[in-house]
Formats: sequence, C-alpha cells, structure tokens
Amino acid sequence: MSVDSDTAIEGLDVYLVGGAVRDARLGWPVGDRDWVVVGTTPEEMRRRGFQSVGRDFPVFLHPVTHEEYALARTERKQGHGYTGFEIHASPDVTLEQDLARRDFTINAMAEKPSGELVDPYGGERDLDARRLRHVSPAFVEDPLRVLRAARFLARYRQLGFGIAPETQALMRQLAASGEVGYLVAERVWTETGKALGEVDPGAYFETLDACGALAVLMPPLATPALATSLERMSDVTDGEDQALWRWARLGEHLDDESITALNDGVKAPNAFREAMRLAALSRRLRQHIGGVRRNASAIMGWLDAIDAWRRPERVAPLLALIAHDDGALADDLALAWRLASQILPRALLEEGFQGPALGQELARRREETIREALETL
Ligand SMILES: Nc1ccn([C@@H]2O[C@H](COP(=O)(O)OP(=O)(O)OP(=O)(O)O)[C@@H](O)[C@H]2O)c(=O)n1
Repeated sequence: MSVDSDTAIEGLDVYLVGGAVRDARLGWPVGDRDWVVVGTTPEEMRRRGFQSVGRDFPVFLHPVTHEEYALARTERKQGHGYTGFEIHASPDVTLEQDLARRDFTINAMAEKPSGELVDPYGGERDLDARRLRHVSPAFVEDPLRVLRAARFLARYRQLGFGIAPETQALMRQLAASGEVGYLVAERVWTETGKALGEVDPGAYFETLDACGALAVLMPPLATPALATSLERMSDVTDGEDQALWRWARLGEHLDDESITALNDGVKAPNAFREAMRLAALSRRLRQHIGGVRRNASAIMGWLDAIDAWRRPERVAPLLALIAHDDGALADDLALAWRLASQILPRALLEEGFQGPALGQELARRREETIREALETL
C-alpha cells in the first residue's frame, strides 16, 4: 500500500525514522520501519483504528501494515539504569525534539512520506563521513548506548565506520562512572547476542574494551585476555549457530570459574553457556592428549563429557574448533565418533545385556572399536 493513499494516516504529520532511514541511505537491507507522528493524541490514533501497544510510551500499530507509529516524545533521565525515564508525549512535542532524544545522528534523521529528508543534527553528513556521533549530551542518560555503539560497529566497521572522538569520550565516561554497571544483564545480552551475529563481532568487543566497558560487563574477556579470545573467535565459519560458537570460542581459554562468572554476568542463554563450557573442555582434551596420539580412552572420555551420544549435533562444531588447532586430532576424533556412534544399545539388548551391565558393555565396545580403528591408521 502506498503511504499517500493510506487512509489511516491521511492528514497526519508522519515521518519514517531511525534505522530504516539510515540503512536505506547506506544501501544496507532495511529491517523494521518505525514511524513518528507529530501533533496528535492517543485518542485520535485509536479513532483511526491504530492499536495501542506501548506500555512505557505511546506507540501504536497501524491497522493494516502493523508497523509501529510512536507519538513524538521527549525523555529525561531520573536516577540510574533504565527504570527512571520521565516521558513527555503531547501534541506540542516537535519532530526536532523527538529526534534530539536519540542516540546517534545517523539514527536521528527523519523522512517524510514524500521522501524528503529532515536532518537537523547532521546525520547525513556523518553517514557520509562514516561516523557514529552522539546527538546531544543527553547521550549519557542511557548507558545502553555504549553497547549500541559497539554493536553498530560490529555491523558497519567494514564500511569504514568509526566513533567520533567526542562520543568516545562520553563512552569512557559512562564506563568510568560505573553507569554501565547499572544495566540489567538481559539488556547486555540482547545487544551482545545481536552483535555476535553481525559481520564483524570482534568490533563489538574491541569497542567495549577500548572505552573500559568490557572490564565492567565481561571482566574475563577484557584486556589482556581479549586478543586471544578474538583470535579464536575469528575462525568460526558461517553456518548454523554461528553466534553460539563464536561465543563459545571467546571463552574457550578461560577456566571454569571465569566461564561461569562471565555467563552469569550477562545472563547468557543456557545453550551459549553450555557451548562455551564444551569448547573449553575440548581445548583441555587437546592439551591433555597432546603428544599421546591415538588415545582411545581419552577420546571416549571426550565423547562422554560432551554427551555426544544424546547430543550428536554438538560434535561437528566442536570438531571444527579442534581442527583449527590440531587437524590430525580432529581427524582421529571424527573417525572415532563415526564408528562409535554406530554401536547402539539395541543390539546389546538383543544379546541380553541389561541395566548397568548394558551401559558398561556399550562403553567397552565403543572404546574397543575406536582403538582398533586408530591402530589400523
Ligand atoms: N537506546 C536507544 C535505543 C533506540 N534509540 C532510537 O530508536 C531508534 C530505533 O531503535 P532500534 O529499533 O533499537 O534500532 P535501529 O536503529 O532501528 O537499529 P537496528 O537496525 O539494529 O534495528 C534508533 O534508530 C534510535 O533513533 C535511541 O536513541 N536510543
């Protein structure tokens, strides 16, 4: 539906805002489209068939497109964290005031339905200069913006983007004052999880490290550990669960205590926490096996530890991690897994094994199969 012929917004002062305006100009795929409405009231929006969905501020879903339309608003910070925002939305809030509360100039551009750009804070200039620059000193009212800056770099650094020095200074200030420490872990994870799926997730962690926020939010990853973490993460290839295995790689060289602290600190989902634990375990196996090649019992120990029998989907990504450091070991493990996984409890049941004896016999045969296969190599 063309916006011009759209009766729900006919006569309303609406603007496309945020990421959609930015990404269209960057030639980046446009995600959700967000709109701002100036000079109207919630009652008027509902009368036009919009559905009210905002809990914290007035935002509505278009009756047909279901895109979000927010009433222009200003926000003022009260207290720490995300709880204390004083929202002011009324028909007298202007578009410029609404744009002024936003994080970066490249996110503070608006576009009329006719396509005309409204850009009071120099967003287009900063887009051209490949620069993330804060809109106003109110940037510091929301410490999440430190993480957003880092996440945008994970996405756009390869296009040449950097952070303006004056914005970097505010980010350092937010980290040094402890304000980023007030972020609730869920919000930290939301940004981190998104960043792990971007083209250059290393940029996210480097940016947070450079301003001091990584030391507050994920101390085990901060300098001096970071270089090792990033080096390891960089070779996770695309594919399913890429974000998961990137996360796993980041903490692979840490001890169990640090892994727990790191994952607790950001409330990482269980699958991510588990992947990191398994990666660390596999790395230790690699060190343990070391020169002792073709060690069937150590290989069985690894397959048991990662619970390959019930979670076979874990094997391939872990083998890929191991292959990076030790291709010969990964080959041995792959062969061992291929053969051992074919020995199933059913055959032993038919032979009359039961209960614990069944489990023991299963393990014995699997290990024997692995040993024989490795000996013939
Ligand atoms: N802490 C925040 C979160 C959001 N915004 C503003 O709200 C818009 C929409 O936010 P969001 O949908 O989270 O991000 P996008 O910029 O659309 O980016 P993405 O492509 O990641 O969705 C942003 O462009 C920005 O103007 C902000 O100023 N400060």
